[in-house]
Amino acid sequence: MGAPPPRGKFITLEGGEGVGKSTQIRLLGEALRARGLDVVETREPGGTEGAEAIRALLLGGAADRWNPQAEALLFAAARADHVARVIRPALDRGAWVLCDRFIDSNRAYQAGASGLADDDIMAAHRIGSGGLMPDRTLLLTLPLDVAAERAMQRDAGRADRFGARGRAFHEAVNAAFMAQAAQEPARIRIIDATDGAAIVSARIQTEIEDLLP
Ligand SMILES: Nc1ncnc2c1ncn2[C@@H]1O[C@H](COP(=O)(O)OP(=O)(O)O)[C@@H](O)[C@H]1O
Ligand SMILES: Cc1cn([C@H]2C[C@H](O)[C@@H](COP(=O)(O)OP(=O)(O)O)O2)c(=O)[nH]c1=O
Repeated sequence: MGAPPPRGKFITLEGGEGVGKSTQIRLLGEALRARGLDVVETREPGGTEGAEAIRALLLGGAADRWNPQAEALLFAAARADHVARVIRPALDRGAWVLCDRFIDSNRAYQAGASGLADDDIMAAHRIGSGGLMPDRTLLLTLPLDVAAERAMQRDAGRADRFGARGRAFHEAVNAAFMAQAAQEPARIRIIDATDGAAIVSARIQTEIEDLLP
C-alpha cells in the first residue's frame, strides 16, 4: 500500500451577515480548482442532511425560540455531524475544504454576543467535533451599515432569527470576532471587504498562499 495522501487544508470564512462570505467562498473555490486542487465548498450551520434540519430549527421561528445555551448546543450538534460526515473525510482524502462559518461564529455569536463562556463553547466543540480547528480563517470586515444594506438587498428585506437582532448584538459579534483575531493572528487574518469582490478575493488568496502545495 502507498502512503496516504497528505491531509487537505481546512479554510473558513467568518464575519457578520452580508459581508460577502458566500461570494468569496465561490471565488476562492474557482481559484483553487484552477490550480487542479480537489475543493469542497460547504457552510454552517448545515452541510449534511441532519445539520440542514438543525439549521431550519435554528434560523426559523420566534426570536426567543431558544435560550443561548440550547442554541449553542444545537450549533455544536450540527457541526459534529458536518465534521464527521463531510469535513474530516474530505480532508483525509486530501481535499481543500472551504467552509462558510465554523467554530469562530459559535464563539462570536453565542459567547461574545450572547454571554456564554468561551471555554464552554470550546468544550462542546471538543466533545462534538474533536476540537477540529481550521488551518486558516479569513475574517471579512465591513461597516455594519454596509453589510446590513448588502444583506437586505440579497434577502429582499427578510431577516432570519439572527439578522433580526438589534445593532448592539451585531456590534458585539464584530467586537468578538476582532478580539479572536487579535488572540490568534497566525490563523485568523483580517480582510477588508469594502472593495469589489475581485479585489477582496485577491486579498484572500494572498493570505492563504503559504498553504498551497
Ligand atoms: N465585494 C462586494 N461588493 C458589493 N457587493 C457584494 C460584494 N460581495 C458580495 N456582495 C453582495 O452582497 C450580498 C451579500 O453577500 P454574501 O456573499 O451573500 O454575504 P454573506 O455570505 O457574508 O452573508 C450579496 O447580494 C452579494 O452579491
Ligand atoms: C455557525 C454559526 C452561525 N451562527 C449564526 C450566524 C448567522 O446569523 C446564522 C447563519 O445564517 P447564514 O444565513 O448562513 O449567515 P449569513 O447571513 O452570514 O450568510 O447563524 C451562530 O450564531 N453560531 C454559529 O456557530
